[in-house]
Amino acid sequence: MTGLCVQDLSFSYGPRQALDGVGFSACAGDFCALLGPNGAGKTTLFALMTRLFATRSGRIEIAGHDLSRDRQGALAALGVVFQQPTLDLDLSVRQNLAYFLALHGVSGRVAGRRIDAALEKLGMADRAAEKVRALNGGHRRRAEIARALSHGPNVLLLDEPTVGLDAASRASITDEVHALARDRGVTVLWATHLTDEVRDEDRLIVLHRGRVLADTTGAGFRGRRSLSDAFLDATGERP
Ligand SMILES: Nc1ncnc2c1ncn2[C@@H]1O[C@H](COP(=O)(O)OP(=O)(O)OP(=O)(O)O)[C@@H](O)[C@H]1O
Repeated sequence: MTGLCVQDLSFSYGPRQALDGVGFSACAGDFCALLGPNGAGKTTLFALMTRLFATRSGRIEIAGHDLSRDRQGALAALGVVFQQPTLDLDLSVRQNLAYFLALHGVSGRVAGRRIDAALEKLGMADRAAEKVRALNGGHRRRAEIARALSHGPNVLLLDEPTVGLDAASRASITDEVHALARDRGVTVLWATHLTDEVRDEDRLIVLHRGRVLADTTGAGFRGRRSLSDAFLDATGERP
């Protein structure tokens, strides 16, 4: 399978269980929203998928590579945008991407072509030479997404990528990442606690207190209600 498959994943921080038997899968070209309130376990799930933490129970497969058995193959097929920005502010956009690609063993002309293509996809070609420090929050996020795509991953993980952005930047980045899934067949897992980022046609995984409450689509989950009402009803967190 070229997408993502998570099976029966559990994880605890000492006595605190953060994930409890989490399982879902996503195919090539799926835009899959992972919706959960604070503390649902989204970041823990990402830490396991990126091998920041070792999986103690359960299985993760990325583009057909089992993360425990073939870590290199799995991680090579993965692009990640973490919740906290990780660009070097004193390097240019291009230098940030070049440094990242060098870590993936890609340099020279091949790296140059990949950087150009990734920046083009995110509408950032004309900002390549600028220092990241000079960019606004929306453009920094785009640069991070371009960097995460530059090595050609099959699966792209984004952990609350629109936090702190204004409404226009949120909307355009959400649109662009949908286009990456639809037009380029990237499997996207988009973690968020914002119901207005989930579209009716999106795959939707609702995570709450470490468990999958629903695995459906935006439309299937909300029925005739707003997604926000459906989410508050399902999580029981309506005031
Ligand atoms: N380092 C840690 N030590 C102990 N407990 C932790 C640690 N990190 C997370 N937790 C707990 O694990 C649970 C899941 O947290 P996690 O950060 O994965 O959720 P989240 O959905 O990403 O939340 P947020 O949206 O606030 O980032 C929470 O109960 C949290 O308090």
